[in-house]
Amino acid sequence: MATPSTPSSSTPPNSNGNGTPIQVDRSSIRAEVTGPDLPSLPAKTGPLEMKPVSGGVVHSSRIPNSPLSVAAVSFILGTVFSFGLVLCFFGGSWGFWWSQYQLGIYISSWAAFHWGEFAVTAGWNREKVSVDSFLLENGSMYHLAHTSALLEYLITLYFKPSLKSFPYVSAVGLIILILGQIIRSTAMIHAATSFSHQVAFKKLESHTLVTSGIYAWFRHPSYAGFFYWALGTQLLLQNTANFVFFSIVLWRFFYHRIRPEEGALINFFGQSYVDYRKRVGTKIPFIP
Ligand SMILES: C[S@@+](CC[C@H](N)C(=O)[O-])C[C@H]1O[C@@H](n2cnc3c(N)ncnc32)[C@H](O)[C@@H]1O
Repeated sequence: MATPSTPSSSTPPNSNGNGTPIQVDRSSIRAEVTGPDLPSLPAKTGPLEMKPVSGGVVHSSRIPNSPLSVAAVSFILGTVFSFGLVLCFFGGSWGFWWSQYQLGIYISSWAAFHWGEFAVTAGWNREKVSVDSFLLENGSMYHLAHTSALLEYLITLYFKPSLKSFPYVSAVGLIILILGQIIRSTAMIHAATSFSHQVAFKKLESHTLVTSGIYAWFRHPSYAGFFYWALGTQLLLQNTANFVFFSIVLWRFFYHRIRPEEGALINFFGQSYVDYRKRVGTKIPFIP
């Protein structure tokens, strides 16, 4: 297990460099990267051994953290992804009112997103990979939002199909969704071992400040990417109510998450992060 190093801040802890204290609201964070009081690691089992809870990341999922779970989840996501593709390309000939290309692309995009979270973590951030990396237990609000999106789509399609007859809206949604996915995955790849799905409050040896690449364009590219990916899904489905709902919920979520995260980053990297924060915006509307 990597031992968290002492924060290398050149400014006092919880200061933004101007002397203004930054409040770190730890209660808004579901799981923290912690130090010596972590559960002990499972015994090594050979070359295929996953390194599930190393790097200080707590395994918090209800899904058991084992290679078998990873294989099963990957298989299920692959099946869902394939179903979406079949629905997209052949659903029109099935004759069911619900078998529409937008639904197919939405289902495939959802499965690809979750599989991609694991794949990128496994490829570029191996010390933190676990079954949690699929991000399937992303909070009840996340599942509620996708359920609500599906319901709006299906109910509207059934009762008022004319409201789903704007293919250019879906095309714009698909482009935004793809760009959002690219931004998110690129951020995770570029940040590599500095990335963690949970906000870190103790600095690991492998955690360095990333300000280049996509981080030179977006201060929080993985959040911006997810924000636009999610809104893209709602444009794809031509969901008016859920486009508004997703915008509000996601904006609130990231607004409240970024503040304590940046407080911790200032503790870790001091003036360097303060300067970076002044230089680069989030590109999420109304989050400066
Ligand atoms: C879920 S990741 C999100 C990263 C970043 N907020 C983004 O949207 O790309 C959260 C972790 O990334 C780390 N982090 C955020 N920005 C960083 C940066 N510019 N350099 C290094 N680590 C960063 C935080 O310390 C936190 O532990």
